[in-house]
Amino acid sequence: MSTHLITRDSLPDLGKAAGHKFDYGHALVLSGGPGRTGAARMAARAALRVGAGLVTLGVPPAAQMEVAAQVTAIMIKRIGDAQALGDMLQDNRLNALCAGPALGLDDRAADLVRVLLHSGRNCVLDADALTLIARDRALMQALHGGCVLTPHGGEFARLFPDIAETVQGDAPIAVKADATRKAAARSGAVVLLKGSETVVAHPGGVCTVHSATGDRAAPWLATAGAGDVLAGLITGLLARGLAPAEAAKAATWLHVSCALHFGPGLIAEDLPDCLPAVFRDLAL
Ligand SMILES: NC(=O)C1=CN([C@@H]2O[C@H](COP(=O)(O)OP(=O)(O)OC[C@H]3O[C@@H](n4cnc5c(N)ncnc54)[C@H](O)[C@@H]3O)[C@@H](O)[C@H]2O)[C@@H](O)CC1
Ligand SMILES: Nc1ncnc2c1ncn2[C@@H]1O[C@H](COP(=O)(O)OP(=O)(O)O)[C@@H](O)[C@H]1O
Repeated sequence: MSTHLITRDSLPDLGKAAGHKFDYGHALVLSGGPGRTGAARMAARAALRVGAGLVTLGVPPAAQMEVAAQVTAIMIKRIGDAQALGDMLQDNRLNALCAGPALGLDDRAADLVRVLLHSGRNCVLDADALTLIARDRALMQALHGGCVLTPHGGEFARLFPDIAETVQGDAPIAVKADATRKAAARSGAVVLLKGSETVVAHPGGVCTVHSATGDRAAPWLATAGAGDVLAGLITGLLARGLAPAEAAKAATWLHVSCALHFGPGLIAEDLPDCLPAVFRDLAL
């Protein structure tokens, strides 16, 4: 099966034409507890910058003041438990969900991921959500075609240990692509395997690669939280109505483009604020 490349020419039109904020979707990003809110805040900022009409951070009550002291355009909703999340999801305008960045690995986090998956909404599952899914067969079975899984190599090995055996070390990109395709087919979700070469595979078998090499080399992305920002970019594009695989591919290109725009010295929180310049270069 052939593998395609993610390039500038393969991007959808990301401009905004008319309409009001609800025409661009409402993303919900779940935060971890006190002292662990930074990752979700970066994801939420990325979702807003990439053009979601509204972004809300779902915070455990104990973390509300910490988050409120740090965000302005992003909204906050207290989500104490799975019941509260279920109540919030009664609002069908929440059309893109993100769970994982510093969410934690406790029972509350697992319950939130369960509710999110059973809602059937488009969602991004990253970081701790992936570890929880790897531990719980029922969560793995609840994955669906609206899910985008964004593992790094370690998380991929937890989720798909048998498939991961082929991609140890510096495996050729064709091997990595084949493994990602198998993971997508098995899980029924879109799988984005991160790295300097990032692979996006659709459960139907279509597979796409972005190579951050040559004039797209972005080694400064090897920094804590860069993946949390990628999760937020995908979530924001889902909110805007892109299909899961399209959102994953466009976010991958934008993520590297932001890193290239900033250059050396980049830290993760710089990435979302590079989007306006990247969008200007795209003549949006
Ligand atoms: N500012 C923040 O609040 C940040 C919070 N973070 C959170 O910290 C928690 C732990 O995330 P981690 O990913 O560090 O921890 P994990 O323990 O889940 O995964 C890291 C482990 O996987 C191994 N590994 C194998 N291949 C890897 C690869 N290609 N890339 C990275 N690791 C690989 C590493 O050696 C390491 O042992 C998550 O909840 C995450 O969201 C991080 O995202 C960093 C930034
Ligand atoms: N050397 C590199 N070149 C290009 N991209 C990289 C490089 N190292 C990491 N990245 C990208 O940065 C992000 C790191 O994500 P991740 O490993 O989940 O980190 P974190 O958990 O700290 O957010 C991924 O999108 C990955 O593709």
